[in-house]
Amino acid sequence: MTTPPAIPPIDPQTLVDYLGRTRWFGGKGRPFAVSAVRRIGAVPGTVEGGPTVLLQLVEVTYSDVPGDAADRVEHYQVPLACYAQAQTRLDHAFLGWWEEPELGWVHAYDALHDREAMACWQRTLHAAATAPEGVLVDADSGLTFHRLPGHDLDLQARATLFSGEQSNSSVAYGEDALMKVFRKVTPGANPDIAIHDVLTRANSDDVASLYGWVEWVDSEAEGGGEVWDLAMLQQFLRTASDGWELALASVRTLFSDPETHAAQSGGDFAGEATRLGLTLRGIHALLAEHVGTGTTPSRELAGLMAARLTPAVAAASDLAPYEAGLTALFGRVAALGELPVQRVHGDLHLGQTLRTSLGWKIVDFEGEPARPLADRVLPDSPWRDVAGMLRSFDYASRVVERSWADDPEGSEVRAHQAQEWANRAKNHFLVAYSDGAMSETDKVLLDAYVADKAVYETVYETRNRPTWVDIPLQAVAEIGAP
Ligand SMILES: Nc1ncnc2c1ncn2[C@@H]1O[C@H](COP(=O)(O)OP(=O)(O)O)[C@@H](O)[C@H]1O
Ligand SMILES: O=P(O)(O)O[C@H]1O[C@H](CO)[C@@H](O[C@H]2O[C@H](CO)[C@@H](O)[C@H](O)[C@H]2O)[C@H](O)[C@H]1O
Repeated sequence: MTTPPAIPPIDPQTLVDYLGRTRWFGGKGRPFAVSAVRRIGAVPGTVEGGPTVLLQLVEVTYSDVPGDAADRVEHYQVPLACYAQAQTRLDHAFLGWWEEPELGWVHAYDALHDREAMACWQRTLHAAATAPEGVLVDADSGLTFHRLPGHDLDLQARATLFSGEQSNSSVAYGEDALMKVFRKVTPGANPDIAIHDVLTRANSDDVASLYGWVEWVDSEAEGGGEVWDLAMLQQFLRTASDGWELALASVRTLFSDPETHAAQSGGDFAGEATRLGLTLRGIHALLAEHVGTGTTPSRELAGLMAARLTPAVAAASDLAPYEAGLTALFGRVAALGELPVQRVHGDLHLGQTLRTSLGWKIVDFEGEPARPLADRVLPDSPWRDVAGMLRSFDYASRVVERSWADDPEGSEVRAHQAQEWANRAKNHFLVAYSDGAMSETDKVLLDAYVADKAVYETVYETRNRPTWVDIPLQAVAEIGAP
């Protein structure tokens, strides 16, 4: 196979139009241009009559921030399935047609939508299992395919693109494996792969096992080879139900009979919350054992919370009345002294949990996607993850309660029941996580992380779902009341 050209013949406007239509592009609503397109190379594993799969990195530059801003330039991975003939079954994923120097005229489609294209990744990851050390290097493209031992891929399993809400693109190979292709990519180890690698090798039952991953070494980068993680292959959790949907269903059951008390009805989530608390405790223990622990002066953690508060108030002025109260709470954290820190999930909420027949599994260890990679991999207090889950129980109860807003009759009963549902779930989760033992320091820290998260959510909702902003704002008001 010959190396494809460094500058592909694709029209940048074609990509601008396409990005704007996708679910995963994070720059919608911002003024941007496609400033460069970097062709990585072709995925090996092609077959006669199948597509050539070309990987490319699309560089996007935003004009709404200064030239030196960290979020001015982003890179998105857009793999292309190239065919000599038009493929009408892929019309919805069509990008354009143009002349490729090595291939002639091609019809190009977003490869994630094409099972023939996704089979190339699958075949190559399968081949990597028998390569020395489970590592297959494709010298032409600089792509490297890694496999962990213990699972034989089913090459008969067909690829289907996952249709849920996602910031990346996942493809299920039947019920055998799931491949997540990262869309917004940066140089450096992807935390989702790194954490799944650690937990899989530690035989954790609390995550989907890692089967392998794909990386690209950019040999032209200044100072030598720069590694970009492009995709992750893992166990497909066949019996999984989404934790957020289960929690909503639980609250809804409660309201279907307003006379029924939570503890006696189907709408009690306490048992699941207990199991979730134990699951998180197990994950934190394994991460502490296998990645390590340390300490950080509490004034540094408090400083980060205070530093996030200032721009948050600027972005969401409804926070202003509570700024003094929140600052006082963060000040109490500053006085706590040295605090234990370790690798954590970093963005934990019910939408990152899956209930399977074998218990809860936690997914998506990438951290908050909006934060720079260097920040996301820093050790943090485990109470950050606990706080994320507590906030999520609150969200679930409030979202269902609000869906009854047009029916004033019984609203007080519903408000009371919703709060009771959330409080029971929070208490059970917390008792299970902490084994019923929290120090005064733990309590101050947890309160502060809950406040920090609610502040973040107020900004998130202001920008994404303005009609939901009162949910986190009410929590901020309870914590930071003057
Ligand atoms: N191993 C798995 N098996 C089955 N479904 C999964 C698995 N991992 C994730 N999912 C589903 O895919 C969704 C998106 O996964 P996630 O890792 O959160 O993607 P993203 O990083 O793009 O947000 C999850 O909410 C879950 O419903
Ligand atoms: O896209 P991510 O999953 O990384 O997280 C972002 O979006 C979440 C919403 O999808 C948002 O979560 C907030 O809303 C949830 C309900 O939709 C709720 O369960 C969470 O507790 C609440 O934080 C998350 O904050 C944001 O980073």
